[in-house]
Amino acid sequence: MHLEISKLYKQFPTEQGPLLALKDINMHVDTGELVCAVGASGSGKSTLLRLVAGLDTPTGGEITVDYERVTGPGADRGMVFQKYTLYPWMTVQQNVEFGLKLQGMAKQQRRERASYYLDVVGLTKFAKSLPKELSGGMKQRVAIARALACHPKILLMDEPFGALDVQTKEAMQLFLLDLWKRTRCTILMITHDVEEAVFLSQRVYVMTARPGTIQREITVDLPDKRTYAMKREHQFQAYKHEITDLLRGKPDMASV
Ligand SMILES: Nc1ncnc2c1ncn2[C@@H]1O[C@H](COP(=O)(O)OP(=O)(O)OP(=O)(O)O)[C@@H](O)[C@H]1O
Repeated sequence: MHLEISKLYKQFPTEQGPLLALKDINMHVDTGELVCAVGASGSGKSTLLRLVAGLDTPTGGEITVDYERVTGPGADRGMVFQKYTLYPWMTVQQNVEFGLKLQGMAKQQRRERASYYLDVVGLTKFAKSLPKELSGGMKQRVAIARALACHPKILLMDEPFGALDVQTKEAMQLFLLDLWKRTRCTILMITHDVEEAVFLSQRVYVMTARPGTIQREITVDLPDKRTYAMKREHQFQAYKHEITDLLRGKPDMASV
C-alpha cells in the first residue's frame, strides 16, 4: 500500500472571498505505518482527511492510493470519525456488518467477518447490545471494527479519541497500538494532541494554520513497545517540545 499526497491545494469559497485551507501539501504513508498529522484548530486537518477519503475534491494536486488517483470514496479507505457514527437502532453486530452488506457480501460470510473483528476489538460479548448501552471508548472500538471489517488498505482516523476523557483516551491509544501490531494495518490519523501524535506515530507531519501547510516531517525514533512510563522520559518529552514549539511558531534553534 502506498498513499501519496502531492502538491495538494484546497480552497473554499466564502462570503469574505476564497479561503485557502490547504497549501502545497506533500505526504506519504506506506504499508504498515502509523502516521499522524498534527496541527492546531483551523490547520485543515479534517479537510485533508476528507480529501483522502474522497468526500471532497481538491482544488489542485492529487492523492493516489497504490498509484491510482482518488476520485471519490472507496472501500480501500476506511474512516473512523471523532463523533460516534454508529447507527443507534442497530446492534453492535449489525453496525459492523453494515458496510459488508452494502458491498453485497452473503449473510453468513458477513456474520463471520463481523464476529472476527468484534473479537479483535474485544467486544464479542456486546455483539447484541445497542450503541447506547456502550461507553464512549467501546463505541469507538465498534467503529474501528466496522472500518477494519471491510479490509481497507488504509485506516483514516479523524481525532478518533478527541471526545473521550483522559483515562479512556490513554487506554484507547494503547488499544490502537496493540491492534495495529496484531493486524498490521496501515493508519493515517489526524489529531491536535501533540502527546498523542508522539505516543502513537512512527512519523509525524506537523501542520501550520491558515493556510494549512506541512511545516515539518518528524521521524519518531522511540522503542516499538510504547508504554505510559515512556511519556515521562527525556526523549519523548524532547519530541513533544519540538512539535509544540513548531505549532507555536517559535524559532527552532536547531535549524538556525
Ligand atoms: N466547507 C467549508 N467551507 C468554507 N470553509 C471551510 C469549509 N471547511 C473547512 N473550512 C475552513 O477551512 C479551514 C480548515 O478547516 P478544518 O476543519 O479542516 O481544520 P481542522 O484543522 O480540522 O480544525 P479543527 O481541529 O478545529 O477541527 C478553516 O478555516 C475552516 O473554517
